[in-house]
Formats: sequence, structure tokens, C-alpha cells
Amino acid sequence: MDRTMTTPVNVVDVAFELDMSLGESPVWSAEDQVLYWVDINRGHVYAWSPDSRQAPRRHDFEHTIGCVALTGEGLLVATAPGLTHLALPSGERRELGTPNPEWGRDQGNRFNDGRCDPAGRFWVGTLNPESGGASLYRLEDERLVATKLELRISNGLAFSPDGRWLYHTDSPSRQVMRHAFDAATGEIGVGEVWVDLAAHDLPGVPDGAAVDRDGHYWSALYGGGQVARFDPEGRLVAQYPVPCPNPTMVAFGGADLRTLYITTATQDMDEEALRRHPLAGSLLALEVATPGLAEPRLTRR
Ligand SMILES: O=C1O[C@H](CS(=O)(=O)O)[C@@H](O)[C@H](O)[C@H]1O
Repeated sequence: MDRTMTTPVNVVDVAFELDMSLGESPVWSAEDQVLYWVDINRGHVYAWSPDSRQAPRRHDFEHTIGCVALTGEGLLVATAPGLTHLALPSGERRELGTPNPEWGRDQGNRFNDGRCDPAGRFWVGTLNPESGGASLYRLEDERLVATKLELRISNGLAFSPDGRWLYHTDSPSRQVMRHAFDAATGEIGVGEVWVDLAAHDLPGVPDGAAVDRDGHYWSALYGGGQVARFDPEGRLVAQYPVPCPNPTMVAFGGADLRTLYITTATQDMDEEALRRHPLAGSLLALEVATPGLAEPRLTRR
């Protein structure tokens, strides 16, 4: 563990109490001041304006949803069989004719973590813990183009503030990889191990993540009950305990991008664990000192 590690001053608190099975993909729209996120297993898309003091609005889909991305008119929704556009606030849906290339190959296969890169291209990974055989894709000319990465659970996708690095994890490896990234072409270089949870004696697996303006990578440790923060050199600089075992992903939001929203899951918890962690399945929040990066929206397909 690094000696430079700081003790967090703020604590993670509840933002909105929910009973989600697998909350994921929080995305803050600075334009609307709205946080969007999904419950993957239940096919729910949530939209919540923290200032409204009202409950989140929910849009229900018939398949699992891996993630969402901002489009300007609504959201790109990665449903298990393919990409759909959800217009907001109308709720109108339009299939984009971009099927999940792995859909149908195996029951366990579906889209998982994804987001837009700084050039406005959509990236999305898949998940197949049984057979492996998942990958990371980018949307190019209305097609999902596979990277050469061979994965089991594609996760933790994020970009450095200068756009030079793509961060990514295959969760079961417990390592976060760093790839040189060319924003002009969308090409990535060969990956190098950037963070190894074992080397830091950290519990759980790296799940979803977000990067702040100083280039620090905030990673939700699923099964580890905390969010860990790594500096641009991949050194562990802070740990933030979360009041449940399975935080899944983080996103910076709020007027100044200094609220770190954290989605959580109940899916792997038994009744006793659920009793001990009543906030599991809720949306949580942590006030932080360094603002996050604004989430890019989809500008090219
Ligand atoms: O992204 C996901 O994460 C969790 C845990 S893990 O980090 O991949 O191990 C996984 O269970 C979930 O189904 C998946 O969507």
C-alpha cells in the first residue's frame, strides 16, 4: 500500500433509497442536471434530477441493459440484443439496427459497461463469465467493431483528461489495464497492467469507474465494499468505504461535478447480508474536492 495514501474526510451517504438488483452505468448530463443510470438485470433506465426532490423517473425495457450514453436528444441504451435510442423526455424508442455481435451465442452473453470517448464515439463491452469470449467494441459507421481484447467481463472503461489513455478492466483479472489511445482514429495500443488490486492488498474486483480532472481513476470495488482512487501513475491514493459490499460504478455529477454518485447491487447477497446492509441497492453519493470530467456525448455513429 502506498505511504502517500490519504484518509478520506467525507463519507459515502445515501442519495436515493432504492432496491436495485444491479445498479450500473451512472451518467451525469451537465446540460439537464440529471443523473441517468440502469438496473441491468431488470432492464430499467432511471432519470433523476437531484434538485427536483422527486423520485427518479423509470423507463422499463424487456431485456437487460448494459449501459447508457448521452446523445443530446436522450440516451443510447445498450440492451442485450442491440442498441436502442431512448428519446427524452418523451420516452420514444428507436432500434438502431446495431445488434450485439455476441447476442444469441450464449445465454450468459449481454452488453455490459460502456461510455463515449472524448471524440464522441461509443464504446461498449460484453460479458460472458461462463465461456469467456466477451470483448470490447466501438461504434464505427453504424457497426460495432471488436477490439482484439479477449475478456470475460468487460468493465471499468474510462479515458484520461488529455485523451491519451484508455483505461479498462476484465474484472476477474483484478487488474486495470492502460492502453495508448488515438482519439482521431479510435485505435488503441497494446495494454499494460496499470493497477493490480493484489499488489495493493485491495478486496473485491474492479467494476465501473470514472476519472477526475486531475486524472485520478475512481474504481468501484465490487465485493470489496469501497471505492478506491488511483493517481495517474496507478498508485492507490485513497479508499472510501461504502455501506454495502457491492458498489458497481461511479459518476461525477452535481452543478460543480463534485458529487460522486455510486450505484450498488444486491444480486449476490443473501437475506442476512441484505439485513446487515439496508442501503445495498440504493444510489449513494460522496462529496469530493476535485471535480470530475464532464461526460462526453455521442456525436458520431
Ligand atoms: O459489471 C458488472 O459487474 C459485476 C461484478 S464484476 O465487477 O464484473 O465482477 C457483475 O456481477 C455484473 O453482472 C456486471 O454487470
